[in-house]
Amino acid sequence: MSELTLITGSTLGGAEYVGDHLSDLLEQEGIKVNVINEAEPDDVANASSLLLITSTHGAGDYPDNLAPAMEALKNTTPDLSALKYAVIAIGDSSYDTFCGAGIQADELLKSLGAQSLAPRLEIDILEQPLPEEAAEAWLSQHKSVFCE
Ligand SMILES: Cc1cc2nc3c(=O)[nH]c(=O)nc-3n(C[C@H](O)[C@H](O)[C@H](O)COP(=O)(O)O)c2cc1C
Repeated sequence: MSELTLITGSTLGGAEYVGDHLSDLLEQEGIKVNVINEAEPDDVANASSLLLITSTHGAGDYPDNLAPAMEALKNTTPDLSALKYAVIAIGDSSYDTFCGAGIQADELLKSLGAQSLAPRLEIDILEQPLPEEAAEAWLSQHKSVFCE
């Protein structure tokens, strides 16, 4: 795997912090990581492997720095069958739409033909006030798929 594209969707900075943390850990494994905090649709369409880390805002909505790219992908329906991806969703289980953005993103990427590298992680900040710890545990379990 030549380069991993790591896209974050974040309003208050939490998901972005998790992205930076996992990027550091992946780089330590010798994986080149391109962190993008304001994704364009082509950042997804042109990636070969993608780790998408997003919190949820509004009522199950994407954060503002991710919404335009995901809406454009939904509308233009590119063929993403060459893309391998994984999603980390961060949310708050007091909302009915818990982790809605991560769930939507996962379903959208799958519907466009992308291949899932690992099961989606859903982090509940009510139970995990330090989401980077849950993300790190998930990464250590699934790291090998990002090294292939
Ligand atoms: C206005 C607002 C709306 C939110 N809506 C949801 C939601 O619909 N579903 C959910 O799981 N979490 C929701 N959350 C919780 C955030 O996803 C959670 O606080 C997350 O850690 C914020 O991450 P960020 O720092 O990357 O923006 C909401 C938070 C705020 C402030």
